Amino acid sequence: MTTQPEIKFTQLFIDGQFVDSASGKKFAVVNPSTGKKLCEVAEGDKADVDKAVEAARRAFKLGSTWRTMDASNRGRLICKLADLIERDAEYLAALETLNNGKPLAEAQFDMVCAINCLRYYAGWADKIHGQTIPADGNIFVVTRKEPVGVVGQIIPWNYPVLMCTWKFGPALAAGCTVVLKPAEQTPLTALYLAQLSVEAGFPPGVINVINGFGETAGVALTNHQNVQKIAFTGSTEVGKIIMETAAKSNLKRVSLELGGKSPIVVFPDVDLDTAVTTCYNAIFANMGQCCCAGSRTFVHEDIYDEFVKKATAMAAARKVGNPFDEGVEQGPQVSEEQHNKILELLESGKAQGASVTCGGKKWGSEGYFIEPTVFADVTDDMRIAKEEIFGPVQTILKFRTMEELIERANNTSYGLAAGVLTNDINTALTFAQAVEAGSVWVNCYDATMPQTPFGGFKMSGQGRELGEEGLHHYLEVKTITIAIPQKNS
Ligand SMILES: NC(=O)C1=CN([C@@H]2O[C@H](COP(=O)(O)OP(=O)(O)OC[C@H]3O[C@@H](n4cnc5c(N)ncnc54)[C@H](O)[C@@H]3O)[C@@H](O)[C@H]2O)C=CC1
Ligand SMILES: O=C(O)C(=O)C[C@H](O)[C@H](O)CO
Repeated sequence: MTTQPEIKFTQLFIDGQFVDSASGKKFAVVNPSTGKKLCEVAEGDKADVDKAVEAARRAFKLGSTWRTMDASNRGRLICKLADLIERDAEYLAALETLNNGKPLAEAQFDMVCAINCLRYYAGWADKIHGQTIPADGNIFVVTRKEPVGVVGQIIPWNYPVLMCTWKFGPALAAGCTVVLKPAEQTPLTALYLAQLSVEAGFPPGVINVINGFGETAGVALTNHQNVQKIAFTGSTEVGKIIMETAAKSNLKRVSLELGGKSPIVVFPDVDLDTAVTTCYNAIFANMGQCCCAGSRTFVHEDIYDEFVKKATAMAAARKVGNPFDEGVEQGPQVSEEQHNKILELLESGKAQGASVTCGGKKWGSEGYFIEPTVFADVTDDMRIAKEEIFGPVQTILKFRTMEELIERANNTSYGLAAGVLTNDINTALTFAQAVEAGSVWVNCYDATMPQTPFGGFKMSGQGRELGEEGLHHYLEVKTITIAIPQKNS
């Protein structure tokens, strides 16, 4: 694969076809490795969202090809889409790396995770069962789980293909039709997936993709009277806006996967090198652009100094550079905006008294690269210990007792994930049961599988994605009660 894959699709995808935006407007897509324009893509806004929602409504009408399709055939279509992603994985990974900046090896792994997610939900399509209920009285009661209808799906830029499949999988398995808005920074792979949906055989209108900005296309989707549900992954700030807009429009259902400031805690009974590696991967993966990144590293005082020394050495050895180059472990941040946000937070850490043991600055002369950075002597009051940095920045805090640790780990408005490293089962379970987080990983981190529900407590979100729970938001439970002459148990 050449390092510059061909960019094949740059329009909007509505009703099974690629079209220009109604306004004719376009916007630039940037290569984060160079800061230079890659291409222009069609800029969708309200008029285009209206067209896409109308197409999705037609595809969802009673009697349509999609609505009369056997559930097992829906499953086969989802499987076919997974197979086509697998066939084109090398190209898709290269396109993802070009547009997002993540190292090619990480992009290739994302493709495997995306394929697995779709295959998991394909299996659910004809297994979404209702119940018969032995209710009181001369009645026969059954429940049906029916697709909620046209859903809007708004995704971020950190895992573009993976987030597409986390959204498409459950929605399509449930029988919904979708209008997906990729992040304006990274639309290219979502558009390629749209083309694959045609090749897979999805009826027109089942899947629609509208590139555009949050304040225009995103709001149009969230506000739309004919959209019955929004699934969103992104910032907590926007999550609040979406929830408010959804309520004020038509009280549409909302599921939110938002920000985090997840603790990963290290007890003194572990193998130190293993712990340092686990914590390193928990924060530096994907340039730190991960909602569940282990962004507060709590280390017991007995091993703190040795841990900092080893963590610093590991971060200093991290290979930064062209994400297409063999062996590169860290590419650029996704945008100038993210890059500058992180640099500002790095300066705040220095100003507030944290010790920079590694990195702390911009890397290189072009693109949006940040040096892998380690802060020691971090205290809970510092901005780098409270705010989501979303960058390759490890903050290491010291703790003494379990009680103090639980109090401090939970002292955040977020609650997405947590990690605990210990060889003592009581220590692990005491922390796991006390920490306010939707995912807790013991002696591992970000072991996020298609089968395992993922989502946040508190202001890290609403609802869960993945697993059986990930289907629930795309279904309505209907209770059908039938009068009968006589009850027989
Ligand atoms: N939970 C996660 O995985 C992510 C968290 N973040 C956090 O958010 C911070 C800001 O990053 P952004 O890219 O600005 O995230 P964002 O939340 O603004 O953007 C995410 C998606 O929401 C859309 N959007 C923005 N405003 C909207 C609105 N009013 N209505 C509907 N859709 C809207 C965007 O177009 C994009 O598709 C990051 O620094 C990070 O801390 C960002 C991306 C992913
Ligand atoms: O960062 C996000 O948006 C996530 O949803 C989490 C990642 O997808 C997950 O950790 C990948 O392993």
